This record gives sequence, structure tokens and C-alpha cells, in this order.
Amino acid sequence: MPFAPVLRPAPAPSLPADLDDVLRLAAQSMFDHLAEASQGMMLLDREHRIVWISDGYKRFLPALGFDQETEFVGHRVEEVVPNTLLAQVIDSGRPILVDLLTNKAGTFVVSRLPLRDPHGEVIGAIGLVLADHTESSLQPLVQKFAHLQQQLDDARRQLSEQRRPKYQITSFVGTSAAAMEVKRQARRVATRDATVLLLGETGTGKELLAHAIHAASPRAAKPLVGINIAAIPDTLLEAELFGVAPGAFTGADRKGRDGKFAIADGGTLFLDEIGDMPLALQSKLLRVLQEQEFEPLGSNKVHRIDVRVIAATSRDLSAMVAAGEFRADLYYRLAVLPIRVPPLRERRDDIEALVESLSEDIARRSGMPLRMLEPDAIELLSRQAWPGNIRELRNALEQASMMSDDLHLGARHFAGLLPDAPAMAAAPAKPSSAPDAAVAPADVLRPLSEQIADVERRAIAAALAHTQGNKVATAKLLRMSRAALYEKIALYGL
Ligand SMILES: Nc1ncnc2c1ncn2[C@@H]1O[C@H](COP(=O)(O)OP(=O)(O)OP(=O)(O)O)[C@@H](O)[C@H]1O
Repeated sequence: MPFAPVLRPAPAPSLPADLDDVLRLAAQSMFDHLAEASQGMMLLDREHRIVWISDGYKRFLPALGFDQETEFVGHRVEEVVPNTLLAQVIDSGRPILVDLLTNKAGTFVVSRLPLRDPHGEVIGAIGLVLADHTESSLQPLVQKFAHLQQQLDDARRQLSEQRRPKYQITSFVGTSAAAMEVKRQARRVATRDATVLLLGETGTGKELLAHAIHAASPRAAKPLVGINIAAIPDTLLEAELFGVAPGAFTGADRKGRDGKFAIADGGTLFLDEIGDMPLALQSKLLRVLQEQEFEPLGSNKVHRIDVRVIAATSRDLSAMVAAGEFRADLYYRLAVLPIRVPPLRERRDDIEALVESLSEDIARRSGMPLRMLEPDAIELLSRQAWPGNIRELRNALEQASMMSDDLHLGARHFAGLLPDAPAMAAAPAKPSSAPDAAVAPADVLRPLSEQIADVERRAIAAALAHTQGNKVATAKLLRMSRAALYEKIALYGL
């Protein structure tokens, strides 16, 4: 077929006069050689239309779903070759010298080059199949690629599942007046697009409500991205929220990465423990809320986004504003739609329903049989102060279930777990002849790691109760970092 050389260097005195002919012949023979040596070759015009395919390429047509060459040649490449990047090569004028292409016909090593006229204008492209997956030397490479692709697909699927809301408004169990009011407000704010501020003690269900509000909002099909500000060291928080521009850092962040705001674009960002936001970052957050724009770390390029923010805190934000620890302008911007989530002690009527729903959840997740609570157990649970609220209630139920095989749990099953629970039924009396020192209580004859974990859990629960769930104060009291405290709270389900 006719072929025009694409290079035309200025003739130099030392070069032969028939240089054009030499170049034309070189290009022609290279073209013929590639058409023959490659597994397949195609030529495209400026409009992405396939104008010619080599004999080798014709054997791929059945696998691509075509019986006749005429069903393929003359069509735009993106319509007949899935996943091809040849159209981009024509539009950008940039070659892709070597790439792996996977579609229903298999996995191929391909090369894509733009074709230019003598003035340098792109007039089409040439696509080469250098090798296909049946070639034995390629097997290890293709298998590795297929494996990595599978892992990537799995990770993407998992990530999008995680970003789906886990709860609906009906997941907020309770029919007390206080619980009904929270659900009414949640339904109302879900239809609006303004910032929501959830205020309440630890474990009252703020995160559950954030998910539920997102699920009931027009953004439900878009991602819900959460970040716990207290659990991230101050020095990393800006990058975590706003991302890092390429080249801003060396090491892992060299290529740059998106922050939570960019990931949540179109959806909702849940900022948990907003009261722990360092003052220095509060102004940057205020700007995003006001302008819906930000600059990633190390960049002065403004990124526009469309994100709805739901913030939550167990701290007294208005007191923090008065103490100069939280910006007043940010507070007013966040508190456009505030919802106070009541502590469990203000809705004791809900305890029975919560126990039922939490017990079902514990049985489902743990594989343990479902436990029923006897009236004296419900009465005992309803008397507690529950500084850790529903999370603490769940934890008590979980522990009582783990420590007994009984299907019915009475108040005695909560011995040692709650301050005023009656002691467990007395253990059989030990023989009077046994020397005391030789008989250790069963409690200390357990793995040391378990016993240490028990002590740790109790110390953290007590400190949380003492500070009324204030995690900053709890971390200070226990002389541990906030991040370590959060890890332990999650580990022990406190
Ligand atoms: N009304 C409710 N009905 C059923 N389960 C609830 C309810 N409220 C909270 N829970 C459960 O209690 C646990 C703690 O809830 P959540 O994490 O939403 O609390 P939180 O207020 O965000 O706590 P923190 O301030 O410590 O982050 C979760 O397991 C949640 O599913």
C-alpha cells in the first residue's frame, strides 16, 4: 500500500541527493517488516477510523466478535476494540511505545504510534500487536499482570463497599421521645445540603447518624468518606484532608495523593472529633466550607469540589470557642444544622429495645447463640450511668455472652462487669485441707496477655468515664497519645 515518509530533515552537504528516496524506501521496508513480524497491525485515520489491518490481525477478529473484515474495518476503533488507547494517541499526538492491553480477545503487548504529515500534523495512528498471551515467553508477565489486575479490582470493590453507608435512619434504635426527636431531625437535615454538626457524648451514635443522614440524602449514591481527626497526628492531618501535590515530598508521597476532600467529591465527608482540629488548620477548613475549594499541600493550584460535610464532636465546642481553642467563625459555619444526640441515661426507656437489637447483632457477628435477657438483667442495665453510652452497653452484653454458655442472662451474669451487679453464684467450696497458696483463683490462671488486656481495657473505660468521654483528657490522664488511645478504644470496643 502507498506510504509517505514522515521525516524530512534538511539536506546536508554530505548526504546523497536522493535522500528522500532513501527515507521513503527505509520507511516502506520498516512498515512491511513490522506488518509481517508483528502479530497484527492496524492503521487509523484522524477520525479514529480503522482504514487497514494486516493479515495477522485478521485472526483476532472472531475473538473480538466479528465474522467479516467489513464489520471491523471502517469503524471507529473505540467501538470495535475494547480498552484500546489508540484514540487517545491520535488526540494527544503522544505515542505509547509498549503497553499491555486486556480485552475479550486476551492480553496483548501492544505499541501505539501517531502518524504525522510532512507539516507535523497528526493524520492517524498505527497500532501494533507485538505479542499475545499464547506466546510462552510472555506467560509469566501476563499472569503477573492478570493477578495484579485482579487484586486491584478486588481492592476497588472493597473500597467502594466501605464507602457505602452502613446505616439507615431506622438503624437508630429507640422509641423514646428523645430518640424520636433525633430521628426526626436527621430526616429533616438529610434533605438539605448544609453542614450538619452532631453533638453528643462518646458512643451515643453520632457516627451511625452520619451514615444514616448520608444514606437518606440526595448524595446517597456517592461516597461517604470518614476521618477521625483525633486519631491522626497533627503533622499528618493537612495531607490527609487536602492531599499532596506531586513532587511536594520525597518518598511515598513523591507522586502526590488525593486527600479525603477530593475522595469525597460529590458525596459526604464525615469529620469525626472536629473539636480536635488544630487551630492552624481550622482556617483552611473554613475556606473549604465557604468556597468549596482548597489547595493540596505543596501546590498553589486551586481545586474545586462539591462535598457535604457532617461533623461530630463529644467536646463542648461553644466552651472551646469561649476559651479561644476553636475559631468562632468555623463553629458558626459548622453549626448550621446542629443535632444533639442524647446520652443513654436520658433515654433509659430505649434500653430494652437496644439490648434486643445489640444482642442480635452480637450473635450474628460472633457466631455465638442469641442470648435473652431476664427482667432483673434489664432492670440492672437500666440503672447504670453508661458514661460510654451504647458502645459501653454493647461491650457489657458481649462480655456477659462470652463468659457464659447460658442462653438466658440474668443480673448475676453481669457480675464484675457493672458496679452494682450481684456476684456470680458461689463456686464450689475448696477442700479445707488444701493449702491456700497452692490454689490460685481461676482468674489468674489465664494467658498473661489476656489478663493484661483486661487491666488495660478497665483502666481506659474508667478514665473515659471519669472524663465523661473526653478523649483528649483521657489520653492526658493515662499519659498516652490520642492515636494510641483511639486504637485501644477500637480494639476493646469501648
Ligand atoms: N440508637 C442506636 N441504635 C443502635 N445502635 C446504636 C445506636 N447508637 C449507637 N449505636 C451503636 O453503638 C456503637 C457506637 O456508636 P457510634 O460509633 O455511632 O457512636 P459515636 O457517638 O460516634 O462515638 P464516638 O464519639 O466515640 O466516636 C456502634 O456500634 C453503633 O452501631
